[in-house]
Amino acid sequence: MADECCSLQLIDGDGGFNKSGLAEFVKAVRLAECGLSYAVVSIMGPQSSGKSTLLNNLFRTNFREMDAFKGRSQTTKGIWMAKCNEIDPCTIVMDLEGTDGRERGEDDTAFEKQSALFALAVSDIVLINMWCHDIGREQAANKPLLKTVFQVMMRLFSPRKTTLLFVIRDKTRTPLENLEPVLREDIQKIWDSVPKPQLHTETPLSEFFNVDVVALSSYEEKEEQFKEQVASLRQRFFHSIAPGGLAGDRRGVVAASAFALSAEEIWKVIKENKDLDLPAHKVMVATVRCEEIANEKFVCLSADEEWQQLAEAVENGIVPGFGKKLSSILEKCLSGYDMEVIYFDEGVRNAKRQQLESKLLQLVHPAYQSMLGHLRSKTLDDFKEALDKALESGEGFAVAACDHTELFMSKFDEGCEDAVVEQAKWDPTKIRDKLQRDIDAHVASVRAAKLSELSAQFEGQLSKALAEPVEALLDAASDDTWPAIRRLLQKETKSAISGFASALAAFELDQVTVEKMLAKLEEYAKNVVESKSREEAGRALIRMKDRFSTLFSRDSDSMPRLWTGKEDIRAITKTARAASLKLMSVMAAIRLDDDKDNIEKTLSLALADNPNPNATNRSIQSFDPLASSSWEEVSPKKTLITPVQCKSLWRQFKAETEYTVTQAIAAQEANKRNNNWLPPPWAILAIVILGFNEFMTLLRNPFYFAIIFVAFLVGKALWIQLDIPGEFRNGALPGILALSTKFLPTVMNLLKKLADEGQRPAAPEPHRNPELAAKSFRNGVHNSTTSDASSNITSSENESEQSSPLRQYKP
Ligand SMILES: Nc1nc2c(ncn2[C@@H]2O[C@H](COP(=O)(O)OP(=O)(O)OP(=O)(O)O)[C@@H](O)[C@H]2O)c(=O)[nH]1
Repeated sequence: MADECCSLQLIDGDGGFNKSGLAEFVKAVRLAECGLSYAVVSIMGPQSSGKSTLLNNLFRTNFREMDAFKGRSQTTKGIWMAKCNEIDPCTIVMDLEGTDGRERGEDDTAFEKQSALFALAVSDIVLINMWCHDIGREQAANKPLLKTVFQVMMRLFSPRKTTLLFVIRDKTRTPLENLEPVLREDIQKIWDSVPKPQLHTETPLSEFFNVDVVALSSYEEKEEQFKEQVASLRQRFFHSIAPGGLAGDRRGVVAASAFALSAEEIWKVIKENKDLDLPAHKVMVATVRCEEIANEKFVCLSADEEWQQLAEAVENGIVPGFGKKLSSILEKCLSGYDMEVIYFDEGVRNAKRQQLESKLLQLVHPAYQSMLGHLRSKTLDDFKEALDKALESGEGFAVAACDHTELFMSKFDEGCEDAVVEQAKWDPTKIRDKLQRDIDAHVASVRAAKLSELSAQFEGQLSKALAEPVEALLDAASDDTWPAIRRLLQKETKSAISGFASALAAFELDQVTVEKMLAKLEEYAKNVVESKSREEAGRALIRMKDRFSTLFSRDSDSMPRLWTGKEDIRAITKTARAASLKLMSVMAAIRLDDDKDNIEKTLSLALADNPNPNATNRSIQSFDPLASSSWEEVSPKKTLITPVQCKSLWRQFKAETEYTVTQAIAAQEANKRNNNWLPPPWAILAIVILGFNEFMTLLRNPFYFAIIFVAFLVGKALWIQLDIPGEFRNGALPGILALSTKFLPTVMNLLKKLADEGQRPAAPEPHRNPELAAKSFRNGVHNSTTSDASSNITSSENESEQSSPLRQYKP
């Protein structure tokens, strides 16, 4: 074969099928593009009967012909194939190995049978090449062949209406009109002699075949005529598949794209000697081809650039018009499939289309899911942002949440509409439900946060409104303390609850929840008071001592007391202790319910200074009302200081205030002592009587009097300057020593002052003025020149103040 591309040995002499050669051939002649517009022609006949010569002349092919000078021998082995040149439609021709060749002998009958069957199964037109002189002959070379053809046709095939074109070679002078009836008679005889299945006993030959006859002159002897006749015959192959054409009646044509597969499968079945059911074969071919095409289309779409870009884009975010884009990509792929499979069995191609469609949808489904995922998360984010803004702008929570939920769910639905893929019936309900759940959860969490914010705000307001006033009220503990606290609690709670209730209205909560929250706030207010009371009870000892100190050390005008000796320290102490006891009784329990209790009575009975002298010795008391850890009629929850703690607290209080009282008594004694410097009255009387003469002398002599007066002044000045009473306060010896060291500098200083003052106009000396000295004392200025007893009291008070660390008491 000169042209490898356009002709090939399809089946070799041993029955091997040239699959790759056929694939290349199909590609080279672009057979697959022909759809159903192609025809297949085969030639059968005795060996060396000029078949190849005829085909080459008829179709301008280049099948190998026998060299006429070498004698008759087998040239064509197996089956050869070539494309007919310049014939429309595309026509493929097959040259079969001759049937009665000497080389193969009887054993080759099987191959002859198989190749005949193959030619009949594949071809639309079968040329039966025969010698003219064989017509009407009993032992004609092609009789067995025809018999075989008819047998296998009957047994294996459904009618295909193959055209059997008998080509009579080396025609004689006998006209064809006379030969043809004889030939048809021969054919009919063979047809009749073939055993038929029940179904086809009455079926005429014409049902299976179109029989046509043509006669050609001898190629060797009348070449010119031969060529003319062949040229005329060639014309019949143009438009052979059109109605009325040579193969116009053909049935069950396989699409050109499946020709290779079909031929291979038919040959396989024939070789295996299995039943060759053409309709089933057609379905099989259609199945295989449709599947191949579907796979090709699937691979094609997987690698499609547009699809890959879309898939990549949807990975990163929302793609507007996703549904339309994806639908068009899928549509392109499916319509490509439809175009290619149009000539295959409808049932098969539809089934394979469905498979392809579902495979494609499976491929693109993750992209759709991803699209909906982005849509869901974006909608949720947008919803959160919009809700926050709406709440910031003061919109009511419930209304804002409801409106925004509706708005964003409908936005999501719009997005889903945009993502709808025409070919798929994907349901976005699951993702929609998830979005709804997410939105609901967000609304719930924002609601909880806002409510807790609101609660915290009102709780903060309540704490502020209650804590400090309660502290102040407890600090000024009196009979009205707890009623005042109750009034305060009621007022503040009422105002907070009304504010809270109106704020809660925006949340449209159910009545039960609202009531619960209001009750919680009310409870909180109570807790604030209770915890503040507990805190204050922890400082009861300090408060008691403060109160004691205030009442004890200051008079009714809040002025510091001067323990001059006239004060009734016992009465003052008693009053101060009673006030402290009162404070303790107020702080002993929480009294928010207006329940009466006898704490104060019990405490005053047990702890107050008993005026009855018979009861002063408490150690012999038979019953101690404070020997208990709870108060009567007061629940432990409301107890701030238990009776036992009260007792211990009182003991500590008394111990810590004892010193102040002692100091006050000592100060009073010292003051009394200091103010009592005059000699006894009898001594004064003796001085007056005995010193009368001296006194008179002095009065009579003013000079003496002046000297005495100056001496008095100097003495008084030295007395004050040297602070003689002060120096002797610590004993006589330290006083003498101190005075001895101070005496000379003081005298010098005094003289200097006198000299200075002698040069200046006279001015009053503030420190000599007792009123001014007292004033400077009250202002806390310690003046060393004053030496009265009040300094002792002040210092004792200071000591009491400095002992504050001892006052920390925790019951
Ligand atoms: N008498 C006669 N001989 C012919 C005719 N055509 C071809 N031949 C000769 O027959 C011989 C065989 O020709 P091929 O064309 O090779 O025959 P074939 O049938 O293809 O042979 P195989 O392929 O071997 O079966 C050649 O020598 C041809 O010259 C014809 O019309 N009449």
